[in-house]
Amino acid sequence: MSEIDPCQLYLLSPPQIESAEDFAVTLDSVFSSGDVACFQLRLKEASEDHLIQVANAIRPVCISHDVAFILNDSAELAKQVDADGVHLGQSDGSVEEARTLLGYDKSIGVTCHDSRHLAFEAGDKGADYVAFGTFFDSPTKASDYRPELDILTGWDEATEIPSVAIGGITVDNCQQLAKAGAHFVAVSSGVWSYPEGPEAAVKAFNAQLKADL
Ligand SMILES: Cc1ncc(COP(=O)(O)OP(=O)(O)O)c(N)n1
Ligand SMILES: Cc1ncsc1CCOP(=O)(O)O
Ligand SMILES: [Mg+2]
Repeated sequence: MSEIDPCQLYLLSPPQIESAEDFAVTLDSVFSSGDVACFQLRLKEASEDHLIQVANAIRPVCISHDVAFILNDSAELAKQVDADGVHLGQSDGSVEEARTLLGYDKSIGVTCHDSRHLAFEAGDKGADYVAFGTFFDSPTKASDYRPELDILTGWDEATEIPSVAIGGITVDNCQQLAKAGAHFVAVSSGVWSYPEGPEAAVKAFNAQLKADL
C-alpha cells in the first residue's frame, strides 16, 4: 500500500438493530464524525423483513455520506435492496453467481480466514476485496482462525486486490494492521462499544489510521 493511500475504516453494524429509523439517525451522526469507507449491514438473527426495513432506512444515509453500503451473506438480498455490494463467507455462495446477479458495478468481498490460498482463489474468481481474520479475540464472533500480521504484508506485495483485516480490532490495535499492509480495518464492537460512544470511536480510528505510520 502506498503512503498516499492510508488504511480506511470499514464499519460493521452492531449485531442487533431494534429500530431502523433510530439507527439511521445514529448512523448519520457516526458518519458525520469522521471518514468511513464502507458500511456492512450484518444482522445474523434478523428476519428478512427487518433486514430489508433497516437496509431501506440506511441506504440513503450511506449515499449522502459517500459510504459504500455492503450487505452481509446474501447476493440476492443485496440486489433486492440495491446495496453497493455483498460480503460472502466461504458458505455464502460463489463469487461467480454473485457477479452474475449483481454485475460489475457492485463489490464482492470474500472471507479468507488465515489462508492465502483462499484469497488467491477468491481473487481469481473476481473478488473485489479479500478479508483476513480473526486477528484478535472478537466479542462479536468466535473464530478458530488467527492469521499472523504478515499475511497482510505478503498479500499487499503480491496483488493489487485490497485486503480487509477483521476481528477484535480496536483504536489501540488498528495501527499494527495498517502498518502490516491492510487496506481496510473492519470493525464492529471497537466502534459500537467504545466507552465514549461510536462518534468518538470513528474520530479516534481516523486519528490512528491517518497518523504517520
Ligand atoms: C469484512 C468481513 N470479513 C469477514 C466477515 C465474515 O464473514 P463470514 O465468514 O460469512 O461470517 P459472518 O459474518 O457471516 O458470520 C464479514 N462479515 N465481513
Ligand atoms: C464477522 C466477523 N468475522 C470474523 S470476526 C467478525 C466480527 C467482527 O466484529 P468485532 O470488530 O466486534 O470483532
Ligand atoms: Mg457470512
